[in-house]
Amino acid sequence: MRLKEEMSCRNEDEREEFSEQKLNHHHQPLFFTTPTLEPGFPLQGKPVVVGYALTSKKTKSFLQPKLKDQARIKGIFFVAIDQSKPLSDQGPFDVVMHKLLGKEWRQIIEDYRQTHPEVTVLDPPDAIQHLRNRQFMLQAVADLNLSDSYGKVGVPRQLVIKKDASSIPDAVAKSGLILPLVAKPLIADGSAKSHELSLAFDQNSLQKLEPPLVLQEFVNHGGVLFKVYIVGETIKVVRRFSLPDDVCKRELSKNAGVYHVPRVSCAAASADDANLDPHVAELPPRPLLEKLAKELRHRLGLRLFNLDIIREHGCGDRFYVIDINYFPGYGKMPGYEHIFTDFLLNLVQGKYKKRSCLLMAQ
Ligand SMILES: Nc1ncnc2c1ncn2[C@@H]1O[C@H](COP(=O)(O)OP(=O)(O)OP(=O)(O)O)[C@@H](O)[C@H]1O
Ligand SMILES: O=P(O)(O)O[C@H]1[C@H](OP(=O)(O)O)[C@@H](OP(=O)(O)O)[C@@H](O)[C@@H](O)[C@@H]1OP(=O)(O)O
Ligand SMILES: [Mg+2]
Ligand SMILES: [Mg+2]
Repeated sequence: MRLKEEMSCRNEDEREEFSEQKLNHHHQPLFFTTPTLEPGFPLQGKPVVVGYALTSKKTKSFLQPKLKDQARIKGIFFVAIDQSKPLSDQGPFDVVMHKLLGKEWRQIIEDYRQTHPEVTVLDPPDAIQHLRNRQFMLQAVADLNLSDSYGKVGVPRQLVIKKDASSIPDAVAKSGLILPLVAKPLIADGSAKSHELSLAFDQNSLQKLEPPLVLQEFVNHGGVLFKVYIVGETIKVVRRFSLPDDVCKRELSKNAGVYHVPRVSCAAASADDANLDPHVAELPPRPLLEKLAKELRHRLGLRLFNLDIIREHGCGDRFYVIDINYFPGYGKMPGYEHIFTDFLLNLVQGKYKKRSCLLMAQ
């Protein structure tokens, strides 16, 4: 594609930035091929072009200046995908990253994957969709049933209620689930509503809940949660504040029934500097997380996600995965600009290597 056409795919800001970056690189035309490798342009002088289709909120939190700066140094260019135009008419891209809702978008991205096998699409829409239903979200962790000398990883016992709130007390009694229960909307589609969780402390309050939902046993964990961010083969763990173990006692003394859970653990404030009980604060063992992440990458078929993990209070090595999020808030992950740009480079370089091996074998 000629430079003029290429530029027409970009919005005003990006066009400016793109030409600026290009000019800084020896005033060469965009997709030229040089025989030597240049430090900023890793693939025989070609830049790595990453198309992205993200909400404006996500674009803002993810595409921070520090990421763009690091990308520029490494010869990576982020280009906004224009949803009003056919995807195949845009690019050419080396990588496409996306997190958008809707059946229509899923179809577009699936068609694009089929017709553009040379492009790395992060990630397959069906695999992302699987995480959008809390009935299935944690299934891979349960199936894995990870247990080794470093600890055990499971999921809280849970029950799915599709409809009819009046049936909940009976269903809970039959299931043997122990109160308090965390009620989570069944569909985790990223809407504000899908993050509205509540705690039910007594049998009576169960019928006040609004199906469809998942009822999960509350696991005491000392008020600390571990966010395990996964970017390809790299994992990074941060500590966050969570619900305190005595939340039930505190709230019960005020009002019996349903307590609406605030989004404590999503706040960027890390629990790293807090004066915490070392047994609670200690990060999960690295080898256990490595194994878990490796398995889940395969089983989920995803490369960009995070896990919310808690350690059962008083049971040193018993861990629970309570939530898995696709393309989470990487902007809050320390050093994400380096991790992400290296990941993108490795992806593309790996693909080129594979291609040249195939050519040489012919
Ligand atoms: N089974 C559980 N036991 C104890 N605490 C829990 C449990 N499930 C959830 N929590 C608490 O509620 C918070 C929100 O739950 P969860 O992570 O499932 O919701 P979410 O809306 O999907 O969150 P996110 O913003 O990470 O997507 C957790 O971070 C944790 O503090
Ligand atoms: O808002 P942030 O960027 O911080 O990211 C949050 C992200 O929101 P966004 O995708 O709209 O950005 C959420 O996605 P949806 O469930 O709403 O789809 C979910 O993944 C949270 O867990 C993320 O927070 P983190 O777990 O990383 O702290
Ligand atoms: Mg969560
Ligand atoms: Mg979530």
